[in-house]
Amino acid sequence: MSEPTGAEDAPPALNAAQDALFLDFDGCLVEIAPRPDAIIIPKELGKTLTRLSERLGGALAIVSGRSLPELETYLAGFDGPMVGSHGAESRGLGQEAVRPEGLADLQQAMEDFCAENGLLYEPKSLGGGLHYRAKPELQLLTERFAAELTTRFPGFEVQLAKMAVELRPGGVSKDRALEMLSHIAPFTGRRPVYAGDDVTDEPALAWAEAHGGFGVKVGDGATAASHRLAAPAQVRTWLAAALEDC
Ligand SMILES: O=P(O)(O)OC[C@H]1O[C@H](O[C@H]2O[C@H](CO)[C@@H](O)[C@H](O)[C@H]2O)[C@H](O)[C@@H](O)[C@@H]1O
Repeated sequence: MSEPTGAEDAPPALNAAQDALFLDFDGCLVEIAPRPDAIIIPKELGKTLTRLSERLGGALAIVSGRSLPELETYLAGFDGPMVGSHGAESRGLGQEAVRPEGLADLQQAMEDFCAENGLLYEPKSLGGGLHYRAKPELQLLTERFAAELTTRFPGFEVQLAKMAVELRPGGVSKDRALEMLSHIAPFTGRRPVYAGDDVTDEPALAWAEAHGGFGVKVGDGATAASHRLAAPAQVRTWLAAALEDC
C-alpha cells in the first residue's frame, strides 16, 4: 500500500469516456447506522447508479463487504456488476464465489459468542460480522476471538471494519477485486476511480492511485487516496454532478 497522502482535495469531475468507477457501499453511498439493518437508502439510489453506469459505458461497479443478496436488495434498480463479501462473491462478472469449508460451524461459533457477550451477530453469505458498536469495551475480546476462529477455520481471515470484526474467506480483498475487474470489459483500459471510507477500502484506494487513476477517501483518517469527500451525502452530490456533466 502506498504512503498516506492526507488527501484534502475534492475529486475532479468524472470523464465518461475514460473512467471506470468503483464504489464502496456502507459509509460511502449510505451513511453509517447503529446496526447493519438500520441504514437508510436514499430514494432512487439504484436508478441513479444505473443512469451513471450508462454514461460510463457500463464501467461502474459496486465493491462492498456486504453479502451480495443484501446489496442486490438495497440497490434494487441497479443491474450492473457488484462485488460482495469483500471480494468473495460477485454478480455479472462470471466469477465463482469463494466458499471455504466450515462456514456453518464458523457462523454458529460467531452467533454463540455474540449471544454470550451481548454483541450483534451479522450472518453473511460467506462469513459473518461481530458488531461491538453497542459495547466498544469488548473490542479486544472480539478481535481475540476472531483471531482464534481463524486457527479453527483456516479458510477464513479476519477483516476489521468500523466497530466490527468480520470473518471472510481468505485470499480475497477489494484491491484484488479491482485487479480482476480491470481485465473485464468494459473496465479494461479505463482510468480506475475508487471511492470508499474504511480500512477495508484502503487497498483499493491505493490500487486506483497506483494504476493511473485516483482514490476518493470518504470521511476522516489517513489514506492512500489523493482526494477526499466528507461524507456519503457529498459522494451522492458528486455522482449527481457527474450525471449532469458527463
Ligand atoms: O464495504 P462496505 O460496503 O463499506 O461494507 C463494510 C461493512 O459495512 C457494514 O458494517 C458497517 O456499517 C453498518 C451500517 O452502517 C454499521 O452498523 C457497522 O458498525 C459497520 O461496521 C456491514 O454490516 C458489513 O457487512 C460490511 O462488511
